[in-house]
Amino acid sequence: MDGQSVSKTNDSDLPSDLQYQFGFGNHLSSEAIAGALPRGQNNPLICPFGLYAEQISGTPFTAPRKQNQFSWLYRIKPSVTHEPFKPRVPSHGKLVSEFNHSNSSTNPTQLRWKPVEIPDSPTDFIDGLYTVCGAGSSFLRHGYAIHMYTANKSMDNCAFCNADGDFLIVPQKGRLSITTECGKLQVSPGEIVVLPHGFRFVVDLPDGPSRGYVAEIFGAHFQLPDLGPIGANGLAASRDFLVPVAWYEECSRPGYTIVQKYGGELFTAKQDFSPFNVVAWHGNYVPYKYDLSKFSPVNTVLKDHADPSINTVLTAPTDKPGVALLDFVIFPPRWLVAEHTFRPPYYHRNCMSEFMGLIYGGYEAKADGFLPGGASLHSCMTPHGPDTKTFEATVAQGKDAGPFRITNTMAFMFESCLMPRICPWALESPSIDHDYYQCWVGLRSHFSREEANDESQKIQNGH
Ligand SMILES: O=C(O)Cc1cc(O)ccc1O
Ligand SMILES: [Fe+2]
Repeated sequence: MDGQSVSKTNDSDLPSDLQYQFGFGNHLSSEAIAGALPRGQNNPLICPFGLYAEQISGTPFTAPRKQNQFSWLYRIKPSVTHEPFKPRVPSHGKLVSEFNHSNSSTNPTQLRWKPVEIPDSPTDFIDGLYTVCGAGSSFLRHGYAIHMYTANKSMDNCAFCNADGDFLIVPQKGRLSITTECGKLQVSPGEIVVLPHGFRFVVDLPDGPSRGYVAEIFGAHFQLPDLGPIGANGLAASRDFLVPVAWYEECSRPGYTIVQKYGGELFTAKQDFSPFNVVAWHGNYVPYKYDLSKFSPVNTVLKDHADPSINTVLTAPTDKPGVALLDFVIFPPRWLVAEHTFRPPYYHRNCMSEFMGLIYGGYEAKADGFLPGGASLHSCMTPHGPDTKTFEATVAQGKDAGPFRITNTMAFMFESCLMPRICPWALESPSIDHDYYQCWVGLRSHFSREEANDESQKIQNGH
């Protein structure tokens, strides 16, 4: 959608700094003061209003035009105006961006976590963020990390910058008010936000206690999945992705700290002004949010179970066609109508690894134990599927299952071709569900060799 004209959502209920522009991958522009964007060129000798021009590159300069992502920011002072980066004290210790024997282990067991309690002690988004699992390396620009966060206080006099990868944040409890260099985003549970590699941002918590999930990808960006035979419409529509409008503050901020995550370690640099001093910007490398209720699910209307890829919201590709570094897939409310079909997710083993979370309600494959704010991990080729209760209930209902609307549910999956290593604090967490395997132990054999032989005989005899 490169080069399209700029459109605002123009939602009169929203304050002017919370208006949004829209469109996935658009080249957008925004001015907090009319005339702040240079006309006809990016880098004039003197920019309008004496602003500094600064580019942020989300892809190499030489990336093919179709994939090239960059933005020009026109700011009061350039980002470089800060003291040297120093290792943060106290260091963080629970963030990983290069998975190896020293910081994580392998484990093919089905894993499940109960929701983690939100701490009472003051904890902001940075301190409340911890890596659960991942693979690859931010240094090598290939891989991902899955984090979760629990926090109860807004970030204070500091901004976060992730030099390792893009964050896709899935809030599960509590809104996030996020200030970015491109402007502000208000993100509620049921919405997601993508904060691309390198942008500085602050997370405020207007509701206090907050919890959620984060997928971080190294060396790739999210894109909308191809629709193939589905046609032009369906799944997530480009126009439902919302991008902020320019917002800036001009004030002295003594002791302001930039906290930079670089190779999984945190570094801090002091400056005496707010990094949110961008008066105008244009480009296609931007933070954005998306309301999952806007998703238009497509599925079987007669029989059998479509693979969950049918519910892909965003995908981060690898160089191999159809092989995702990380897919973000949702399981939203929808109609189940398939006839003579086992409707819940099938039993399976997957060459991809599946991390799942639940934003609200229940999940169709698990009658018990998978709770909002909890998580599960079924790694490469680890068998999984509906628990015993779900299987028995589905079979008991049998052919009488008419069209049925599954409601009050929003589960999601981060699915990756890379096999995750798991961090020790996640394995040792009091939230881990040691009894998870038991949800399948009760699955009985319904097979009788005698009955099968009799049936088979009848079939062969043409009955
Ligand atoms: O494992 C899961 O619950 C996710 C999932 C859902 C589905 O409908 C089909 C396959 C699949 O992996
Ligand atoms: Fe699965």
